[in-house]
Amino acid sequence: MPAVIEVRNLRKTYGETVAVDDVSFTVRDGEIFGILGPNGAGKTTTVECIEGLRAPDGGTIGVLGLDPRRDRAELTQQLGVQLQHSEVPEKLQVAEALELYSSFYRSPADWRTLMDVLGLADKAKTRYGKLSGGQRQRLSIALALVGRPKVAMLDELTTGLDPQARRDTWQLMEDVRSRGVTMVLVTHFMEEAERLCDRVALIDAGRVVAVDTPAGLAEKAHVEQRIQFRPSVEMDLDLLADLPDVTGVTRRDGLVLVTGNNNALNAVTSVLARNHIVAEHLRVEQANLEDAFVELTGRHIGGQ
Ligand SMILES: Nc1ncnc2c1ncn2[C@@H]1O[C@H](COP(=O)(O)OP(=O)(O)OP(=O)(O)O)[C@@H](O)[C@H]1O
Repeated sequence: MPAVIEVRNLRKTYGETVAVDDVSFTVRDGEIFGILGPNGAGKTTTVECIEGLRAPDGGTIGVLGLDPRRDRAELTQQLGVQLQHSEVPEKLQVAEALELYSSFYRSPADWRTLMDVLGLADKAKTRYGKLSGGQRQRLSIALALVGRPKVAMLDELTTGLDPQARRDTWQLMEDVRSRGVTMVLVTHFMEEAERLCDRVALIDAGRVVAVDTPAGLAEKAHVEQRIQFRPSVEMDLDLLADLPDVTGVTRRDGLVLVTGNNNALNAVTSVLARNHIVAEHLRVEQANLEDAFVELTGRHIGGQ
C-alpha cells in the first residue's frame, strides 16, 4: 500500500519545551491510523505539523506527496481537519457553517446529505452555540469531511461524548473509511484505538515507542494472557503446567488460574477437551493496548 503520510524524524520545540523530540511513522492509503499517548506526549503538535499549521524545527513531512508548509494551499483542498470548538463562530447556524465551509473547496460533498448522514438535519437552523457537546462534535466531523478529503485528521474525536454518542461516532468513522478516506485519529482512549485503528503509533514524551496493529502491540509487549475457569472434575494441574505456552498455574477457591502467551488459551482448551474436562465459568483476559503501553514505557496512558 502506498504511503499517504510520511513523517521522518520530526522535532518541534516551544522555547525550552521539547514537544516532539523524534517522531517517525508512515500512514498507508485507506487505513485508520491512531496516535495514542498520554497528555502532553506531543500528539497534537505532531498533527499540527502534518496539517502545515506549525513549522517543524527538524525532520521532514510528506502528505499525499506535498510539503505541508510549502504546498499548504493545495494540501488544504485534500486534507480534512477537525476544527477545535473555539474555531467555529457561536452564532453560525449548522446549515450556514456547512454551506460556508463547503464553499472553500473545489469539489465539495453535498453538505445537505452530510448533514443528514450525521444526524444534524433537524438542527439545520440551530446556532453552533446552542448545540450539545455531541452535536458540536458531529458538526466538527462534518466540517472535516465536507471538502471530500482524501485524508481526514481527527483530534480527540469523541472526547466529551456519552458512551452511546461515542459508539455512533465510531460507526460513522467505519463508514467513512469504507468510502476510502484515510484517517489519522488522535486519542487517549484505548477502547477507541482498539476498535477503530488498523495501526497505532504509541507516543510518549515526544517519541514513538512502537507502531503496530493493536493486537501486534499487545503481543510485542509480551503481556501474558490470563485464563480462569472452574474444572468440571478434579484435575491434575501438571497437565497444564507442562504446556510450553503456559507460564503459571495456580488453584484458588476451586478456580484454576493460568497465565501464558497468546496461544495459551488454545493449548489449555485442547488439553481439557482431550481429558473430557469442561471449563466452567471460563474467563479470559487478553492483553490490551494499555498493558502494552505500560509494558513499553512503565507508565499509564491515562496520565500520572
Ligand atoms: N503553543 C504551545 N506553546 C508552548 N508549549 C506548548 C504549546 N503547545 C503544546 N505545548 C507543550 O508541548 C508538549 C506537547 O503538547 P501536545 O499538545 O502536542 O501534546 P498532546 O499529546 O497532544 O497532549 P494532550 O493529549 O494533552 O492534548 C506539552 O508539554 C505542552 O505543554
